[in-house]
Amino acid sequence: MDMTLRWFGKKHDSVKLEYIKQIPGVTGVVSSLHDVPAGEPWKLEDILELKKEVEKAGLKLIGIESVNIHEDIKIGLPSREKYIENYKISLENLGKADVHMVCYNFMPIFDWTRTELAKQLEDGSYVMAYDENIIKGIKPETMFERMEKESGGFILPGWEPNRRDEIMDLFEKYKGVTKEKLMENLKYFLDAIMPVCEKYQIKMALHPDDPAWSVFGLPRIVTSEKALEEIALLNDSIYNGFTLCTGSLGSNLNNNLPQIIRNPKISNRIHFVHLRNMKFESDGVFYESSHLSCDGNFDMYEIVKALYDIGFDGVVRPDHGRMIWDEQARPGYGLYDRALGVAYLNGLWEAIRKNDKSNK
Ligand SMILES: O=C(O)[C@@H](O)[C@@H](O)[C@H](O)[C@H](O)CO
Ligand SMILES: [Fe+2]
Repeated sequence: MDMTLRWFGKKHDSVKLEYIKQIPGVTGVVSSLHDVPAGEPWKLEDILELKKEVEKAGLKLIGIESVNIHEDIKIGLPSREKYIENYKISLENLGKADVHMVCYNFMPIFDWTRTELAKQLEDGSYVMAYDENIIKGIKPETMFERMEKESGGFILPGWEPNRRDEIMDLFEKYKGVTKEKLMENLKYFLDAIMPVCEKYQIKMALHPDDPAWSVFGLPRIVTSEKALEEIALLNDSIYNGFTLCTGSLGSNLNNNLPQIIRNPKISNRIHFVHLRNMKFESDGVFYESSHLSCDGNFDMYEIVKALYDIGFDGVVRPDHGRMIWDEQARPGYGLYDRALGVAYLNGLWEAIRKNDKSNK
């Protein structure tokens, strides 16, 4: 199991690689070429430059989060052919650069959605929060103000300010795209890229929708255990896999995370894991707590135990942390609380491993 941290690159991240290297038990990072727009092919030289920068700090570039999917692929427009060909070029170049895990999502228009990026807890730390009642009452374009106001100047995935103008046009294009259509378009995409994934042994790790339900009336399909089972069947290659993100799937308390991990139709397709905890005030109203079980609704021991029991040997990272000790960083991606998360998660893993009787 590779414990990693997400790193947005020196232009987009306040956290230095040298600091990540000093976190005990971290072997590498997952990163991306954030300046390449969705749909454009990734150049081998740019991938190698990123890899070299990471390796210079004594870390491995263990995976990519993400090579984003152009909206035309998700909508299923004829122009998807060009963007799928470009995606295959990106995958080939990643394979040539010896990178073998790609996290991506198939959410229409937006990536994760929150209503507050800096909610203060009574201990003075700041967390990201979501309130479905607020979302129901606002228009997507006003979301841009909210996200931009609280983002601390960082560009948030899917909420890039330059996307505001195209948003309304995209809502038009998504009219008539049902969940079934989106699932069909995902299959079309997977069938097209799998030969490249097989050739270069690239594990695709589809990230669940966050939150795990439709927002602003847009369809969402990666939302539950049943959905993951259905998606695994879209293409039976082992490279058609998942990112098991506890905070995304867990946003719906009906999703039993240890059960999903142990589901034999899913477990061997889990290539990447995001571990974080959440504290619910009511259904659809939550904030992102520290990683500790006692601070949130999830039993992190049971989640990590389930990963251990299925023999998980992929890539793990702590997911969104709180902002603590006056750190100024990208919401969810400060150094300090994610480092605390790594220490806790590695501790759980070691205790489970040493308590494993069959290991004696
Ligand atoms: O919540 C996060 O910050 C990440 O888990 C997602 O933005 C994830 O990187 C994308 O959805 C994957 O494409
Ligand atoms: Fe995640």
